[in-house]
Amino acid sequence: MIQCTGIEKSYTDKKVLSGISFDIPDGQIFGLLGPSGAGKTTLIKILTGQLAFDGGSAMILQKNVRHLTGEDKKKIGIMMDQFGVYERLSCYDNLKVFADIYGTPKEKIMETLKLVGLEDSAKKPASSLSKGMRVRLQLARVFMVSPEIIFLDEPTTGLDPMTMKQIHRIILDKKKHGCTIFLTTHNMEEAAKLCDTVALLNEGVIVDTGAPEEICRRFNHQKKIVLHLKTGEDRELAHSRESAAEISKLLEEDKVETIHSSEPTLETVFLELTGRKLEEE
Ligand SMILES: Nc1ncnc2c1ncn2[C@@H]1O[C@H](COP(=O)(O)OP(=O)(O)OP(=O)(O)O)[C@@H](O)[C@H]1O
Repeated sequence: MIQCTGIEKSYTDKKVLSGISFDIPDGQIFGLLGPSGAGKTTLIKILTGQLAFDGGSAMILQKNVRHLTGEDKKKIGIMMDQFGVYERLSCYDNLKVFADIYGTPKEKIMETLKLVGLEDSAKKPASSLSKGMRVRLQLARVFMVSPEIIFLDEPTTGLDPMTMKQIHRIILDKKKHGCTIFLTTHNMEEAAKLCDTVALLNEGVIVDTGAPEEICRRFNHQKKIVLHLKTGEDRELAHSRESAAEISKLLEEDKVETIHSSEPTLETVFLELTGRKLEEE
């Protein structure tokens, strides 16, 4: 369980996080969504005991994050941009460095490379890896210690859809094995697909939280139905008795190609709540 209550953080005189509270039950994937500068990385640093904060409390592994020991930290995997890879070392040797630090058995190195699909690249220097392979190597490093909780700071930003899918598969596999996963992203489709719960963070404040589909349902004020007709025309109708009659008529006349309800996405909810887009062009 990760639990935080009323977290406050400022850098010098700039307030970055304000009254952050949530509970993440064990075994869930939790997504923190917010645009650049919202405070996502700062919150990860606080929850993993890397950064002091000004107010509130945070618990992880049933312990106050201010009192995490080295042993506790072995149960927490962290993937962040600034934890780079050793460019000149091979993939295998990159992981060996961590195996040596954490006392992980050597057999686990190939096992982990296999898990992330890098077994054929074990001898390649990290400098020769593609962006997607590099992310997988960073993930492999996180898995070297069999963490109970994994923090992933924007694990798929800038990746192509194929590689993104591979990363999603790995994340879901870890969930299946009981890990609790905390991820940050700008990508609402990714969040909707992976996360049990999301929190929408804007300028250091959580503006909404819940299951992605529940949030979208809650913001479905307009309740629209979209018909794509065989003529190529799209017709948008309100949820109403009159629309039911019109839909029924169009169906009887065999004029309908597809029919679906038009619900808001996390992106449109975020825009409605904050006036900002999650992913700024
Ligand atoms: N060490 C620091 N000193 C001063 N200000 C900082 C420091 N680190 C971050 N900030 C500021 O705090 C705010 C939140 O930064 P943070 O990195 O947590 O945002 P983020 O949501 O992770 O953004 P991104 O998606 O771009 O990584 C930003 O305005 C940033 O400029």
